[in-house]
Amino acid sequence: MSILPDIIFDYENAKGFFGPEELVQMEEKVKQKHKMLLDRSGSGSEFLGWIDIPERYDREEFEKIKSAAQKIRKDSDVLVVIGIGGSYLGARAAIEFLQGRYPGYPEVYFAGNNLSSTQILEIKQRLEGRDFSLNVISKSGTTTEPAIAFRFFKRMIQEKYGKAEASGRIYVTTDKNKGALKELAGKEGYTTFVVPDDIGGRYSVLTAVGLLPIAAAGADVDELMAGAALGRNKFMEAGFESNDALQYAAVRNILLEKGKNIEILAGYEPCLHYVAEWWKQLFGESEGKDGKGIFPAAVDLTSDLHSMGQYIQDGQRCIFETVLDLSNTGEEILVGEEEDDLDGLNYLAEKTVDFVNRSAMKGAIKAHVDGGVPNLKVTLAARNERTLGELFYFFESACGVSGYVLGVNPFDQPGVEFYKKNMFTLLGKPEIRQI
Ligand SMILES: O=P(O)(O)OC[C@H]1O[C@](O)(CO)[C@@H](O)[C@@H]1O
Repeated sequence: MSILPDIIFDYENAKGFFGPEELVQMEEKVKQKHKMLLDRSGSGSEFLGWIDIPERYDREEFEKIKSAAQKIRKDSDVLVVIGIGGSYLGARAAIEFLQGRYPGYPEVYFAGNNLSSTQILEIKQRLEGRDFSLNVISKSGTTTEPAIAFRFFKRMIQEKYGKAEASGRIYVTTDKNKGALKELAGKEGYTTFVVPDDIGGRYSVLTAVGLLPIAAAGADVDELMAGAALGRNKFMEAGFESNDALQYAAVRNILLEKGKNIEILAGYEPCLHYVAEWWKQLFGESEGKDGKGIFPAAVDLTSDLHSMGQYIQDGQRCIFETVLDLSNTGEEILVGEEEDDLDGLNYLAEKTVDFVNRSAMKGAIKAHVDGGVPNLKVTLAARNERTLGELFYFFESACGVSGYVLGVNPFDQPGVEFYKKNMFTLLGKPEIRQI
């Protein structure tokens, strides 16, 4: 019996939108940019630590992560993860993708990813009477959203447990040597984990940034890293013909040249929602600069076929769609049979809900392609850590190469500073006032 690879990229349903010679031309460019990534000769090369992380991760830190996760599982009903952007999306993607598989483990709440006081209060209410720990994650240590949430929940945990016990329940993931959080952790004796210097936030899911919350939620981080190592092998070593990440990078850039400047990531399982949110930051921050880039959007299907389906089918023809196909959910829920068959569903009796979902997916793909929306597909063999590790690596490597093809530095994010500057001016931040 042949075993399905964990990730398969398929662009059969996009081939009608470009000629073979265009792929040949793009292949050359992609190979060149891939080499640039591997040689570390492109822009942003000081942030390429993610390339080797699945093999060369710090084993000592990894064991420390696993024991901290074990302690959290023993002494906490809830782990509050405080972080924004790349400092929470990878963990949330993994935990929600794998959700439901780990009954009995602490719940994980995410805070500090907005400035909503109602959300802070909701989390506070949900923590009443429950044991909890905090994992505050910020490379800079000074990002406003997580810093405000951390002030709030730090006070709450100290009031509940007293300062000394609270210190044993606060886990800080930040820069190795410097920054506000590092300093505070040293002063208060918090356990610290490292965001490596050479890995940017959106590429950091396979460091302590993602691994501690993921392990605390009960997932197998060894398997996650093993999946990523498979990805490292496949997407960094293989030539174009057998390299799905390079092919994905090539096809999306060809489509962009044809005016398809919006990519919609479409998942047919709710557990993929935050994988798409993570992907949006990865591609949005990496490619959207210098007036360039494909706008990354996402839909949850079939739900959004009843809201965004009209636009995808029939709106401006500037989009292409990438379906995330979780081909084997392993669930066998049957559509029941009813005597009076008022809703006319008896023709589906004894068919699985999965079968209906897959038929909807096939039908929507065909309709969208017929309507002028090229379709790409990334098939995931299973809902497990190994597949997810490979998926993370697939998108990261495709994104690095794709950004270089586009002609941008895929590893910086200067545009993010502009809103911060305006906000700080409005808030009267001291050093801003002096400018
Ligand atoms: O970990 P930090 O420094 O709090 O930054 C969080 C996020 O903010 C950004 O720097 C800008 O939004 C992202 O790149 C990053 O993922």
